[in-house]
Amino acid sequence: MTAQSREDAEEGAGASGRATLPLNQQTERLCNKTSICSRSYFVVVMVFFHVYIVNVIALLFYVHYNSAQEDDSRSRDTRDTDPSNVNSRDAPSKVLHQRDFSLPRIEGIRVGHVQKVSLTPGKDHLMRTLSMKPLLFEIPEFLSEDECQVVMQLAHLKGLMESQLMVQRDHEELVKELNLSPEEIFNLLDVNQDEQLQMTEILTHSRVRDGIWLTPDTLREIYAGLKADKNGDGLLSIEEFRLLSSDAFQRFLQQKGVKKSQLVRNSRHTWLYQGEGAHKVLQDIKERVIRLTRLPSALVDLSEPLQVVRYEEGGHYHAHHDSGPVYPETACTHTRLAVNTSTPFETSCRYITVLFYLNSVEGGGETAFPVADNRTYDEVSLIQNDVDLLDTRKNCDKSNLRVKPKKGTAVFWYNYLSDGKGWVGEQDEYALHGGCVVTHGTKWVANKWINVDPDYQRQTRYQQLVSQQPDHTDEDDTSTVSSDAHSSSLHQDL
Ligand SMILES: O=C(O)CCC(=O)C(=O)O
Ligand SMILES: [Fe+2]
Repeated sequence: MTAQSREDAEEGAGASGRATLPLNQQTERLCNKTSICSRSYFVVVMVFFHVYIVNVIALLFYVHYNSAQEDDSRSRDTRDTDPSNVNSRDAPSKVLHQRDFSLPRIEGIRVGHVQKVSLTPGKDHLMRTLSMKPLLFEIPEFLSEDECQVVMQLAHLKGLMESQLMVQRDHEELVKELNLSPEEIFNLLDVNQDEQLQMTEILTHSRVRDGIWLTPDTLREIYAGLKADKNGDGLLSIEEFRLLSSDAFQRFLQQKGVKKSQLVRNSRHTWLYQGEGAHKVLQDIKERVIRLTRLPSALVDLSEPLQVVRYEEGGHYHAHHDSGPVYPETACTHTRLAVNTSTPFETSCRYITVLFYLNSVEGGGETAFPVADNRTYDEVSLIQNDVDLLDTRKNCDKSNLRVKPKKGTAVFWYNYLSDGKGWVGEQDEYALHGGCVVTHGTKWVANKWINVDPDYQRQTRYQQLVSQQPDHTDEDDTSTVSSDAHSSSLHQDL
């Protein structure tokens, strides 16, 4: 201590270049001035020193204890998610009954990060992070060329149906159900309350009308056809808005005829069962999905079958969410009947989407993520100056991220955030995506959706119920309930 003070004193003097005093006088002065040589100073320093050492030791213990716990839970996760260890018949209730069960979520680290994944024995796949918002990955060669062929052929054999019927009367029915007057609708749409409706105000809140995708051009056409916008300024007063009543709108569209390109979605699709007794290729794909997502096989077994989609030249799917938002009054399609809820709304609850490209498309057909990794999400700014970012026929080039279809590649993403407690949280708004228009050739994709109810209790009850069925397979009614929120005829289809 004294030696150190002395050195410091020497150094200090040297540095300032002042005339130096004898060393013992310097030390004395310093000790007198700052009293750093006093006994109490020494005691204080020693106390701090000991507290510091005790803290460091405590920290080391903490780190050691925590990592042991993590290892333990990781090995428990692996046991739960290892397909070979989970008996699909009784696993659902077993797995979800542990309240400490956490839904695995793969880490993205950062965009461009590549990690090895073991999906098939003897072969490693590389998985690249494409975006963090949503958490989105790409795995080239997930399917072999032969597997892609088999899936397309099986879908052909099964028969594909139009993904969207030409005209749906959903809007009219909803308005009737909600019992809203034109004035009330006008008020709801008039976001800036200037007593006139700009086109963006209409499009932001009502982009789809009777299954038709509304664009500024279609709106202008409808205004002109119904002579609604008398002065042609693109703005509607309440009087003008009344002329757009549901019936007039519907009649106008029927007269004009609706082209497929005006629909939200222009494709054909079918569903392929992947459970016991299904084609080996389909079962293998399911097993690989289980390994990829690290989810308990029971969850994947009880999810929707594989959806195979074919787009012809000119086909598209405007940007959408595969899952609905989480509201208390909304039930999930897949658990709704099983848990017998009486909530007024129903939505698809698809925790994960795995999208497989079954062919390489000659032109167009990319999967677009308009707002991936945006700093913020703002619904209103999705349409600006006639540019609608959700329109995959026109504005795919303005999307933040586009994935080019390549035969055998899979992409997968999470449609929900985590709730921070190991279960499903809020819908991830950044997971907005769509299929860009196919400009040359055809496009084949398949979707594997993994259904999880954000309400943990509902999911548990559903799984319990299914496991109590005498001979449940994913062909049974309980699981086909989950198949497609958009296709009510699915029961017969499977
Ligand atoms: O075709 C694509 O690229 C996307 C398909 C899609 O989003 C869907 O089928 O839900
Ligand atoms: Fe989708």
